[in-house]
Amino acid sequence: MTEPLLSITGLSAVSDRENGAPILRDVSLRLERGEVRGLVGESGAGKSTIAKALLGILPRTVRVTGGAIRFEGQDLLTLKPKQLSDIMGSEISLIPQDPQTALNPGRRIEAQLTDGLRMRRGLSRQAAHDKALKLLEEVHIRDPERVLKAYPHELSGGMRQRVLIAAAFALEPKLVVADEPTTALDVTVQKQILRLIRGMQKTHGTGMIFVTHDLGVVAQICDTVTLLYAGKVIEEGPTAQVLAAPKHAYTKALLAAGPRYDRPTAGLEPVPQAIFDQLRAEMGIM
Ligand SMILES: Nc1ncnc2c1ncn2[C@@H]1O[C@H](COP(=O)(O)OP(=O)(O)OP(=O)(O)O)[C@@H](O)[C@H]1O
Repeated sequence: MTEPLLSITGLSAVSDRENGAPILRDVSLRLERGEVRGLVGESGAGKSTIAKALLGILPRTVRVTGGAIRFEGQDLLTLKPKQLSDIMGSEISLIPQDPQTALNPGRRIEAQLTDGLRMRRGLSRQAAHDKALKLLEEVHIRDPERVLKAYPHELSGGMRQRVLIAAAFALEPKLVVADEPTTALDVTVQKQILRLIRGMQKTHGTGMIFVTHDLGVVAQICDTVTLLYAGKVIEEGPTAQVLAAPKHAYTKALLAAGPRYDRPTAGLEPVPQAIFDQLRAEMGIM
């Protein structure tokens, strides 16, 4: 088998904040080049911990107790800080959750979009400016010359998120980690942004890990999905297959629960307690 873009094997981690409570339990997943994999689960499932591990920003209070995260064959967990910082932002980038705080409020958009292009890709000022303009056009920003001169506070939330998407793809990374990138936006903007992310991902052929708690979002954007509960993989596979014929009772119950952005008026059927009891029994955590 050829080497996947990303392969997480047997990743386990505990929380030193909570007396060594397990956060990730033997998590494995693969991501091929150009594939979008949804990482889905309720709050506390461990999605953000996996995303942070991929970005090399695990908090000190999270301790990895086993496993590997191979990116193009290199285990990110064993790299030296310098090797890691060469990869981060360059080969692996992030579309963050909150467009309000992710941009530096004191710098114009142009500086924020071109720094990496100039310093890490060696582009001249003019070439970086041209590339930034092209990126803003790609994310459908009107009047990109004006936006390049703007400060973040002069832009709407949706515009800022478009800028951050442009920034995430600017250096042509091989892997983009999207961490609930539409949670902070209202529903109509959410749909446009999801479509945009998918479009950018396809055009650039980028692999993507898409963190969300929303199976409706998974249905719209992900080729494959890994469903987590309490740090354990409960189900995984091609999205169409998992959504049409879920194997696990928990997945079925989640599909029946809502609301989801794509059907906000559907009736709510909370996941029954018996299913959580069954899951926890299977995992040996009562
Ligand atoms: N900084 C930290 N130090 C130690 N433990 C942490 C830290 N952050 C989170 N945890 C623990 O890790 C577990 C998983 O949290 P994580 O944030 O990865 O879940 P999540 O699925 O991303 O949830 P959410 O959707 O709420 O972000 C939780 O039990 C949490 O208490």
